[in-house]
Amino acid sequence: MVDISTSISGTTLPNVFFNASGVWCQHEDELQAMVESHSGALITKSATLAPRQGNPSPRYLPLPLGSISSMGLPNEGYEYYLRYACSFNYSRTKPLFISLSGLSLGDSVKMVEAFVAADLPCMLEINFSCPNVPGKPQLGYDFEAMDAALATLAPLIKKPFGIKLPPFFDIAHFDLVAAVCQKYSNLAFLTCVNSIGNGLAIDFETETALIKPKDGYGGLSGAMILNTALANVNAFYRRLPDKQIIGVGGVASGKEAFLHILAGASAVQIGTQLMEEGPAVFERLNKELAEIMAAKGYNTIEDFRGRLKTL
Ligand SMILES: O=C1NC(=O)NC(C(=O)O)N1
Repeated sequence: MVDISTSISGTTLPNVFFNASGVWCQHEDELQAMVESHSGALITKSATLAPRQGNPSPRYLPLPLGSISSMGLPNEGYEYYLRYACSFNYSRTKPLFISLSGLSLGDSVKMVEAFVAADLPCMLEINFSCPNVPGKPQLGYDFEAMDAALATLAPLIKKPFGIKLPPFFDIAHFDLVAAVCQKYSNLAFLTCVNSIGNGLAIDFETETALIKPKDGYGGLSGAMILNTALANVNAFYRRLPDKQIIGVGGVASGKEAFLHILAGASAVQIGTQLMEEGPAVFERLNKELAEIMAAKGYNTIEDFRGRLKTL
């Protein structure tokens, strides 16, 4: 019997799969469905200081090879997720992650201070990479600002935490971002990747952009970003041996999950496929990954994690 459990910063996940922040996690009923699903963990929607309605609809659409979305950080405000984290039953088999996405460093500090004061077992994933808030350039592409944010937040958080990064496309950027991350010993994991920002999907017949926000510009996710996601997972796996990578991007079956783990991922988040299939996707992914591992003779995740071969 193969074992698809894993651990992040010493916290055990009964299996490697959980939701990508933003999908099936804005409201308590969605989070409860995640608790009851076959996921190995759950993460909340990126919280801002105040509740947000987000961008006008249509703001999410499946595409032939994935999806385009420009939600604009709709969320209930961080206190809603803090209350949820305070009432969460941590004796359950699966851990809770909390995503925070401050619209300013000051906002991030206030939210982090509140969670640190609550001293809960949940782990923070600080979102540096939302591409869809009009007028807000994402921190993940401003390396000095990201370094400054980490210099403020890492000491406040004290415990192990993670960051959600955008995809990078230049080897020099992998090097620069890894050098920034290496400075923070309690930065324990990197979640790679957020959507590829500001794509444009157009309807051929109506000659119109498919989503409303930002003249139709939105984050690209799903199958079309799998190979970019694998590259980012592996690039940071190679550069940061003391940290863990959570892989996200283009996982629709056990096969893509296997590839993310082979590239170095210690856990795998599901976004577009969860949006399209619902929480039942996790039972299928568990089964498919276990079957692939059995067929290849691997008993645990660590038997093949990061063992990507090159020519
Ligand atoms: O970090 C995010 N990434 C996305 O692709 N979309 C959401 C959002 O727009 O809320 N946030």
